[in-house]
Amino acid sequence: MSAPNFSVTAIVPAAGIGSRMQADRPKQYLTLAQSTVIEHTLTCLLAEPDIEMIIVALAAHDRWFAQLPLATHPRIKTVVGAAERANTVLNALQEVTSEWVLVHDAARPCLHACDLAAVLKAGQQADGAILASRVVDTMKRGDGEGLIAESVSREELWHALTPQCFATQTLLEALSAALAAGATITDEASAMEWAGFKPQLVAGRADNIKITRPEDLSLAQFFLEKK
Ligand SMILES: Nc1ccn([C@@H]2O[C@H](COP(=O)(O)OP(=O)(O)OP(=O)(O)O)[C@@H](O)[C@H]2O)c(=O)n1
Ligand SMILES: C[C@](O)(CO)[C@H](O)COP(=O)(O)O
Repeated sequence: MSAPNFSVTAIVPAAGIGSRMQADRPKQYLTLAQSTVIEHTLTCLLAEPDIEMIIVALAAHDRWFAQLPLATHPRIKTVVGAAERANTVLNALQEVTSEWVLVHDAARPCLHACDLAAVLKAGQQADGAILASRVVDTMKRGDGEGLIAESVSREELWHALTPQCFATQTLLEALSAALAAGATITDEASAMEWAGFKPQLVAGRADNIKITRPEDLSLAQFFLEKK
């Protein structure tokens, strides 16, 4: 008997303004490798057959997404996001009907299919899973005045990436409760941890960068040309 094919919905947070990018439009709509950042991201998710639907969460007055050819794709729908990423994800979660959900930043266009498949497989269990990459640099904590306060052990220190994959209802309940309690939630795993779960770390490629600052664009261009 073949393994059950659990249904999965992807949520793509794309409601940010990209202030750190200092561009003339939100960074997810900047041109990258003959397309836009978000189209690279969506194309990777659409190529995964286990993802039955993609919910793209947009800013209320987004005027760019509707101009994209992918905007009318039958496996893509949109919802309105919110001022904070966690609330954007919560808005999208209300529309998810599948048992499992995978959240992937629009601003991470360099995701490889093998990493997507790995986190999808690992995430379909109680505590879920996230893609992550081990820290390889020596880590310092600043004192807030530009001086080193301390070195931080990089033993078992990881960069949390996306996609992050969880049971839909579990994530919805954890995220709602964490936000209501005023917890600082910067990724979905933070909410699951707040609720007492221990998501699995899935070692992923370090080139799955989040496009954040201007210099990230040329790096992403290089990575996509090598993909
Ligand atoms: N209120 C928000 C904030 C962010 N995001 C999305 O979450 C991802 C990661 O967030 P980040 O890199 O911080 O994007 P921005 O918030 O746009 O960037 P900045 O902080 O520089 O303004 C991006 O795809 C962004 O569009 C979102 O959907 N809703
Ligand atoms: C979700 C995330 O990409 C994991 O590293 C990151 O937390 C997003 O943070 P941001 O400040 O919203 O970019």
